[in-house]
Amino acid sequence: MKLTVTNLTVARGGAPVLLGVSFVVNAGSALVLRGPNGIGKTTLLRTLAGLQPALSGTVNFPEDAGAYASHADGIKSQLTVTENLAFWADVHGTKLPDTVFGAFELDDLRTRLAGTLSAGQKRRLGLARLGVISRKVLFLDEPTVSLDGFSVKMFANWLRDAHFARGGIAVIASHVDLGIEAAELELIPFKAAADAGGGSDEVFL
Ligand SMILES: Nc1ncnc2c1ncn2[C@@H]1O[C@H](COP(=O)(O)OP(=O)(O)OP(=O)(O)O)[C@@H](O)[C@H]1O
Repeated sequence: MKLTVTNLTVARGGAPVLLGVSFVVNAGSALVLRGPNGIGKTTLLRTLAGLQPALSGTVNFPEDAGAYASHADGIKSQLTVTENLAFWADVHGTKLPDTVFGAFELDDLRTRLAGTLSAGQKRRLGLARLGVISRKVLFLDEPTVSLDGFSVKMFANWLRDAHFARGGIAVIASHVDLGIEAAELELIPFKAAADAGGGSDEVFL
């Protein structure tokens, strides 16, 4: 299994943001996207995950293998931590693995209403979703936002020991060094010429 991206041009508000991006990520490895704020990391990740169309080019990975995780945690605040994870397990037609609580430091928070969690605890719960749904190709947008150093390590360990060890792939936009072995892709060379139009993509506002 691998992720193959060929000559991909991605857009926001109809205007190209990054032009002609190509790379391959093999099973068991990661690619970290680098570049300043606004270069198009989120736009590229969303396009790779199939959440928005590319202007041109192709993205190839096995069907139904992808999962996207963004800054927004997608947590249901009226449900407990366990109920949130059980919900995602249900949606994906899978069992809730008990190991996920330990892997994401949620053991002591099982019965807490998600709405009462701290920002970092919510982030851990959002990331724990990835441990429940078992998708092989992860598109991660700033996964460590709000996490302290200990939790960053915890997530890096999960990626290494649970995800990459089983042949998983991750494309990660991160301003923080996750401490994992990964290839890097600097996006500045792919930057499209400045857009004078100022178009807006209402659906993503
Ligand atoms: N809804 C939108 N409509 C039009 N343009 C947008 C929209 N959202 C973002 N943009 C623009 O598209 C470009 C790429 O934004 P994107 O969010 O992909 O960057 P990023 O590299 O992820 O930034 P950051 O590091 O700040 O998260 C930016 O210039 C941004 O201003």
